[in-house]
Amino acid sequence: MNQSKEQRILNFVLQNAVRGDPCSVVDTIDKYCSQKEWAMNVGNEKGEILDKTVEEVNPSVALELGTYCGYSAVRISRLLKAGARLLTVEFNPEFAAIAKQMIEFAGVQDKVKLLEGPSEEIIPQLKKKYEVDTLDFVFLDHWKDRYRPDTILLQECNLLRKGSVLLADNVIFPGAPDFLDYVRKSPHFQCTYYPSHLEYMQVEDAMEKAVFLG
Ligand SMILES: Cc1cc(C(=O)N2CCN(C)CC2)sc1-c1cc(O)c2nc[nH]c(=O)c2c1
Ligand SMILES: [Mg+2]
Repeated sequence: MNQSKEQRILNFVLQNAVRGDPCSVVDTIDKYCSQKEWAMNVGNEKGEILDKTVEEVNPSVALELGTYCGYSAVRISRLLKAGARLLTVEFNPEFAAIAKQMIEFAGVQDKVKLLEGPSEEIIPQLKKKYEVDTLDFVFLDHWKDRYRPDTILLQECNLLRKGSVLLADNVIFPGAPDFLDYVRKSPHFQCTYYPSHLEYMQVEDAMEKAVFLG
């Protein structure tokens, strides 16, 4: 049976990256996806914006919506302090299976919990089933049409506290106009716009940071 692109990316990492070295996994995925096959990892340019935000927040509990192959889960978790954890949500079982292997190869499995299912089902379970009090950092990178409803759901579930930071990928391309409109007009968020480019392309894209004000 033909291999998927995601399986080819994982195989390239298993054969070319250094086991237990998250940076080498991130760099190897970027090498493959810039030279051989494009894929929707956040990439290195926007990845540096992600890194700076994670370092600034220094989260104890982080949530990622949209794991895909695990690129940003590895990228985020490599920066987490001892005892901090990342919960990452992926609804596509094939992607989740690839990401699990990617996370384990990178050696960050003790910091990362991969949750398989739709974000709208998992978010309401975070407090009771996954023992979350509030989230310090949320990376939105799943599906543009879910950014706004899931942001509202996070608020309704009391998962945000004063200072919780949301960072959204792709707010320009493919674009999340209703999310931008919602957070920028809401008195509960302080927003910052980071122009960038679509991963591995010269197409304009951007990330939006939205700090919850309580
Ligand atoms: C799937 C896809 C195709 C795109 C595209 O137009 N192009 C890429 C391929 N090249 C060749 C043409 C131009 S952009 C994009 C994409 C990018 C992300 O970062 C995403 N992040 C989260 N969830 C997504 O669904 C998501 C989709
Ligand atoms: Mg993206």
